[in-house]
Amino acid sequence: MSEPLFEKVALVGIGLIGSSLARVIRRNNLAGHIAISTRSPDTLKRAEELGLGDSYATDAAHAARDADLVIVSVPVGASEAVAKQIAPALKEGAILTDVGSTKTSVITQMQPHVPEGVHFIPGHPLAGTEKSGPDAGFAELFENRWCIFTPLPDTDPDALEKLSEFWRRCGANIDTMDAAHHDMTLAIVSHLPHIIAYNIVGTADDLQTVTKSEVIKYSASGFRDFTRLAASDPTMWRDVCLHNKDAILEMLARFSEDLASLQRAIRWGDGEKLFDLFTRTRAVRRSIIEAGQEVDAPNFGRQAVEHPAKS
Ligand SMILES: NC(=O)c1ccc[n+]([C@@H]2O[C@H](COP(=O)([O-])OP(=O)(O)OC[C@H]3O[C@@H](n4cnc5c(N)ncnc54)[C@H](O)[C@@H]3O)[C@@H](O)[C@H]2O)c1
Ligand SMILES: O=C(O)C(=O)C[C@]1(C(=O)O)C=C[C@@H](O)C=C1
Repeated sequence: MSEPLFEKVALVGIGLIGSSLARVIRRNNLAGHIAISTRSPDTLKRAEELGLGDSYATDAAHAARDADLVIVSVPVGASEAVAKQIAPALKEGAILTDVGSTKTSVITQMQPHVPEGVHFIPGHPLAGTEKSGPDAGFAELFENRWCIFTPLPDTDPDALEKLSEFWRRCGANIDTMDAAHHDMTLAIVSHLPHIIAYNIVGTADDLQTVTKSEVIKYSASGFRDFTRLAASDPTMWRDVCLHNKDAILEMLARFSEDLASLQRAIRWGDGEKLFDLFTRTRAVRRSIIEAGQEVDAPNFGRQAVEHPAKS
C-alpha cells in the first residue's frame, strides 16, 4: 500500500459524493486522517455510525483546520456559505476543491472568500446516482468516470497535478476545461436529461385518471428509466437549475426547436425525417459504447444491493 497522498483530508458535506470519497480515501489509503463535517447533526451521527471518518464536526471550520485537502460536497447553492465558514481556518498551501455540478456559479460564490496562499481548484466528478445521503455512497463510484477541473488563470500547476493524482487514485480519468464550457456541456449531457425526466414524470403524474393505476402498473422500461432520474435529490437539482440558468435555458431553447420539428414530422407523416433522426441518434449510442464508456448505469444497480440507501 503506498503512502497517503495527504496527511489530513476534510470532507465538508457527507452525502452520496462526500461519503463515496470517504470510502475510497479509506480503501486506497489516500489520507492519514479523514475529517468529516456536515451541518445536520443527524447526518453527522449516521456518518459516524458508518465509520466513514476519523473525526466528526458540525462546524466545517473545525474540520478544515490544518487540512491539506478540503473537498466541499454540498448542494451548489450552499457553496458561498461554506466558503465563508471555512475560509478563516484554511491553512497556507492547502488545496480547496469542490464537486459541484455547475462551475461558474461555484467559482463566483467561493473565490472571493479564498485566502491568499490557498489553492482553489474547482472540480466535478461525472459520476452519481439518484440516491443521496451518507448511506448511498460507495467506493467504486468514480471508477473509470471523468473528473473535470475548471482551473482558474492563476492555478498552481503542482497543486493541480496533486489533486489530479488524488482523483486518479480514486479511479477517475482527468480532464480540464474552462468553467463556461463545462457549464454549457453539462447543460446538454446532464442537466437537460434530468429536467426532461422531471417533466415527463410530472406530466404523467398530472394525468390523475391514469397515474395511480395505469402509469404505475404498465410503466414500460422507457418510462422507468425516466423515473430513476426524476427520483434524484430535489435540493441538488433545484440548485443546479438556479445556478446554471443561462446555459440550461440556451439548451432548452434548442431542444424545444428540435422537438417542434419532430412534432411537425409526426403530424405530416414525414417518415423519412423520423427514420433519419432515429438512425443518427442510434449511432450516438454506438459511439459511446465504442469509446468504452459504460451506458447501463451500473452504479445504481450494484449500490442498491450492497447499501440500501436512505433518502
Ligand atoms: N448526486 C450526483 O449524482 C452528483 C454527481 C456529481 C456531483 N454532484 C454534486 O455533488 C454535490 C453533493 O451532492 P450529493 O449527491 O452528495 O448530495 P447529498 O444530498 O447526498 O449530500 C449533500 C450533503 O451536503 C450537506 N449540506 C447541505 N447543505 C449544507 C450546508 N449549507 N453546509 C454544510 N453541509 C451542507 C448535507 O447535509 C449532505 O451531507 C452537489 O453539489 C452536486 O451537484 C452530485
Ligand atoms: O447517473 C446518475 O444518476 C446521475 O445523475 C449522475 C450525473 C449525470 O448526469 O450523469 C448527475 C449529475 C452530476 O453532476 C454528474 C453525474
